[in-house]
Amino acid sequence: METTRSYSSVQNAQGYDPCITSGSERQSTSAILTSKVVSQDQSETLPMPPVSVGVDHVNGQNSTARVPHHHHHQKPLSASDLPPATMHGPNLRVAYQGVPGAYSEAAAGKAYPNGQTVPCDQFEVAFQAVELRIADRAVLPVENSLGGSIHRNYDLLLRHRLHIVGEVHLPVHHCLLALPGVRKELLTRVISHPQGLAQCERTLTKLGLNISREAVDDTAGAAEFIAANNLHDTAAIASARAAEIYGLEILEDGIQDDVNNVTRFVMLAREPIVPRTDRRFKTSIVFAHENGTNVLHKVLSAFAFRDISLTKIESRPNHNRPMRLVDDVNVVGTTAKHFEYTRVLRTRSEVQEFTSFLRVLGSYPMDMTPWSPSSSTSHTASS
Ligand SMILES: O=C(O)C(=O)C[C@]1(C(=O)O)C=C[C@@H](O)C=C1
Repeated sequence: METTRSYSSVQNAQGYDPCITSGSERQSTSAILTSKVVSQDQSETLPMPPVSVGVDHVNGQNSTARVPHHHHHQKPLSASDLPPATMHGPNLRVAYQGVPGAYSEAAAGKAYPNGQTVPCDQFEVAFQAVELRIADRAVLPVENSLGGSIHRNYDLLLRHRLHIVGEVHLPVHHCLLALPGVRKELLTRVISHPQGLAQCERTLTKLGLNISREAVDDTAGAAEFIAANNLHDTAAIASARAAEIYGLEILEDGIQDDVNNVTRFVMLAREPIVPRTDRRFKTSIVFAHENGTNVLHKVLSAFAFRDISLTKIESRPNHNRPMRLVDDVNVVGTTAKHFEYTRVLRTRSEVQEFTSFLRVLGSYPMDMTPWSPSSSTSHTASS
């Protein structure tokens, strides 16, 4: 995957650099989406198919005269008939939080192998990059097999209007990195992303590294910081790729406490996708409800009555309006496949009746690779 320069603010992001495919390309995506409706209407109501005025002018001809009669009833080629070039392939720009070598970059590469990664210094910026059409997708870590949900990122999902269009599970293999020649005994500090520190805490202690821990924005950023400041007393917890990029040495390999350390990332886009029926889709829903009305029971029943599996339900205290997050699975069975999505839609409208707020974050194909061997059954478990 290619990498473009990092975005550090919205202002920067708006003044994007020329190596990134221009915003006008992205505008055409919106044109594709809107013109789909408009052009269909036009083909039925307008007396004439659209003709390029520029060409007519050059030829000195009247556009009506140039249009062969049989074209009047032909549906004009619209942007929606063209392949959505910006949706796939090498031009897809994928924003992530961090610098090259971050796990989020690896997740972006796993999700979109031919895409072009766009590093952003904050998650907020990654969201805005997609909203402002500087990027086409964003990847966001939402859950770790060891530490559970990353609530801050779910809050971001709620504050923004992007849709979840996919998920990837990334095995996270941490290394302890330091400048070449540095010995462990000389270290006074370990720096990393808070998740990186949390995922290696026990191993660090076992290695005798009872030294100070400091949190930074991302794992690879920690490696970059050590290299940029020539810090001989500091180690970073980051990927082997970060060691390579920033010229650090791997002091310890595989220092995550759990050998099956996996982080779940979601892919975000401006437009939602409609679930297909030939594979398993997951739908993530967030809702809030007033206290004391037995709402949770009713909501869970709405899923249970329709045999919809829940992979996860989580409660978030939000003053007196508890927030719940639900991932349900649209099971593809051998019969009545196409009713599955309708079933989810019906459940949604029923749940809406009991709740004060409901948002469907997205329906997306499930990543069927194991979450972690110890919890691999959670995909199909009903709760
Ligand atoms: O700092 C990084 O490299 C990230 O991509 C972030 C992140 C996270 O937020 O959980 C991603 C995967 C690992 O769990 C550790 C850190």
